[in-house]
Amino acid sequence: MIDDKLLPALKQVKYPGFSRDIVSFGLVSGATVEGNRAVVGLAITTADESIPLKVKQGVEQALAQLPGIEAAEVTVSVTKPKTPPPPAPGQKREVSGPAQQQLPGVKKIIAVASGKGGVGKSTFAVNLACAIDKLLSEQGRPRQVGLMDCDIYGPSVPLMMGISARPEVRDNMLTPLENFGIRVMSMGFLLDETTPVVWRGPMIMKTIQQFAANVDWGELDVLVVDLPPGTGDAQLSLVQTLPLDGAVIVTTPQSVAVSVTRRGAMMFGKVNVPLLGVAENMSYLQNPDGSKNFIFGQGGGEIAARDLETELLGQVPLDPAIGQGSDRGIPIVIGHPDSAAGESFTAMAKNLLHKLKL
Ligand SMILES: Nc1ncnc2c1ncn2[C@@H]1O[C@H](COP(=O)(O)OP(=O)(O)OP(=O)(O)O)[C@@H](O)[C@H]1O
Repeated sequence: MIDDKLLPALKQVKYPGFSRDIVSFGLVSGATVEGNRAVVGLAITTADESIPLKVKQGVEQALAQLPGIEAAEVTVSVTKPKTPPPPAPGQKREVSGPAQQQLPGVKKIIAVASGKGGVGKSTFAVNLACAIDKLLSEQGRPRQVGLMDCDIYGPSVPLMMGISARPEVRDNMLTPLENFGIRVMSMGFLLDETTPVVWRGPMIMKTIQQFAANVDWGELDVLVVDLPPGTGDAQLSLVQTLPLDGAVIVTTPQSVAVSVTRRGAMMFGKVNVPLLGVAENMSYLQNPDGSKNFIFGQGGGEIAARDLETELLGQVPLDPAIGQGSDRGIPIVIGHPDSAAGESFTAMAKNLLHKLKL
């Protein structure tokens, strides 16, 4: 229980390195007033020993400002994350926020993000998963690719993958549904069309975290995660709780997209998740004579990649077949693999597999 008198002060205390406060992160286990004394309990799961002290000092300072409170007793219980994920060779992976989910059996996890909605993030995630699956099966490997749609605002993956069933629950775990050899789980399988999605940030975070932790993926080489669009606190918390191996940011050619792309990259920088590259979508229209018509301008992806000191992974043309395929539930990599868009997705998938040493 948190006493109303203490709540505003506690909400001013930010988790070190984050713009989120400790109350919305769920770290305050209790806060009461006894006479002129505040008694606060904090429960923090972290491997970083400096965090509990910083949070405690932040709480003491905030409470000292409160009229009528002359003393504060702040106790912190610290739990270490159960099994910290192994850092990839050469990478630093110190995560100093709430505990990460563990996804046993999953070798590599790639997040697909975008600074804003509607740039084709889900289209990219779906086609990336299909292209990776195709490349791995060409190598004679078993089909072990998963796709997790965390886009709670507009989960479009079920439609794009042609899946409309409800997942089974076995031993309290959701069983992914499968099409084109890809194991898929989406918030869209669980929400029905009438569910209002006007949830608040912390609620979204909790829901997605629970969702992410309760899927029985089995053995996977790669899990592609379609994040909710944007770079706000909900996205940041989610990025922090998944043991990600890398992230791709999808953008469009307009130069205005560069600043939002930068915000996306900063989000991954904060949690030490390596940026694998920028994918530019809707880059151009191919004319019948093979020439390119850059109707949305040119260079956004390249500028963003340079700015972020990462690679422009590829440029996907505007292709009506992408929209039609999405509506019919057949990704372009499956329906028209030889189209310029299909080939672009496949080339990016190959590059990413190489970067992840798979
Ligand atoms: N290269 C393309 N050519 C033509 N249509 C495209 C292309 N990329 C995406 N689209 C279409 O644009 C729309 C938005 O794409 P998508 O849902 O993948 O974007 P998003 O960034 O995931 O959006 P949201 O933020 O709403 O989830 C879809 O109808 C999709 O079919």
